[in-house]
Amino acid sequence: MADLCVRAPAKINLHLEVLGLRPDGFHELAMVMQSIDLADSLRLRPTADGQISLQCDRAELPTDSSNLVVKAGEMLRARSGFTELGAQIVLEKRIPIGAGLAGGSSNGAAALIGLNELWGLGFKSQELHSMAAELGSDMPFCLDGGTQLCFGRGELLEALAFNSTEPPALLLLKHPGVSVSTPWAYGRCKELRGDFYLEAEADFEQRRQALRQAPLLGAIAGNGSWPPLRNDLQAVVEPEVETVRQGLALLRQTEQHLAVAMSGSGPSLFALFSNLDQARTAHADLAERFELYGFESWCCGFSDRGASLLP
Ligand SMILES: C[C@@](CO)(OP(=O)(O)O)[C@H](O)COP(=O)(O)OP(=O)(O)OC[C@H]1O[C@@H](n2ccc(N)nc2=O)[C@H](O)[C@@H]1O
Ligand SMILES: Nc1ncnc2c1ncn2[C@@H]1O[C@H](COP(=O)(O)OP(=O)(O)O)[C@@H](O)[C@H]1O
Repeated sequence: MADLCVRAPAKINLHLEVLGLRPDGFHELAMVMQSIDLADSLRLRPTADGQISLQCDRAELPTDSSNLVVKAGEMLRARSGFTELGAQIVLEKRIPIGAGLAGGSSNGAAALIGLNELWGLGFKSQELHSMAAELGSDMPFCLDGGTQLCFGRGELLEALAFNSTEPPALLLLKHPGVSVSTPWAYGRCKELRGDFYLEAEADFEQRRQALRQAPLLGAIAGNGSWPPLRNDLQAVVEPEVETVRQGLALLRQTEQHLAVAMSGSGPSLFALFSNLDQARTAHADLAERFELYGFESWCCGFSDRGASLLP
């Protein structure tokens, strides 16, 4: 069988609202997530040795069961009952690690989709979503991708669609020397705001309904200008991480940006533009300053899908 290739797009958060605490200790969230055209790729080859071996071009990433690609493969094989299944996997990373872009989650989602196909297991989408939710809160989104309302821990999805002929584009910044621990960010949020967390399901539902009718959804539907973006973890991370403050200040200097925010638990930062040309112009105008402050920067478009098999 020829090698199978899978694309694993990154995501940004267009809205991240922390509602309160759940009985399982995770946070109840109301989010809008968007797949972007910055993606890792996985190449899969079947083996008969019962091993899942991973090669990766980033030395700082483990290639054992702590890598979400291997973890996803082991879960899929265990659920299938065919313990002799094996695969050789080559992971090509382009998404910055620990950046708030769900690179790991997206790789796990790509492994679920790719190995389900490679091994001919026939697991349905709902079964893959259930495995993804056990592997990480952002992984179910990474299976479907596109534009989604995400509730619960992040695994309850409601698909949205950009209703504009020309989807927005973004300028993305990340400082290579900085990463933010997601557990730390949520823990800090609880320290700072825990006394004001909502508790009742009725209050959670009221916030979900408010988000479904928020101006952001109007902008996504193509009728209305972009509102300021909300990310409750940005309010936690920004005071503690200087490069986040610097990056936000630089992005706010760009001409014609629609909005500026941190993605997820950071430290990635992005500015939205009406189209890729405007993002590229802004990138060219400030490239020297980004470099001076040590930022890596990308221009990319939105993507209407998540992890997907490449032809
Ligand atoms: C912050 C967000 C926003 O999209 O993404 P990233 O910034 O990581 O990309 C997500 O909530 C991250 O999702 P993910 O990275 O899959 O989190 P998980 O592995 O499930 O959980 C890591 C830790 O984050 C905290 N966590 C995560 C999700 C959630 N709804 N409540 C939480 O409190 C918990 O401390 C948990 O132990
Ligand atoms: N294939 C992978 N790619 C990236 N990170 C991975 C992978 N497997 C496990 N991880 C771990 O998952 C953590 C979160 O990874 P990632 O999803 O890139 O972060 P974020 O969601 O903040 O962008 C990292 O600290 C990393 O060590």
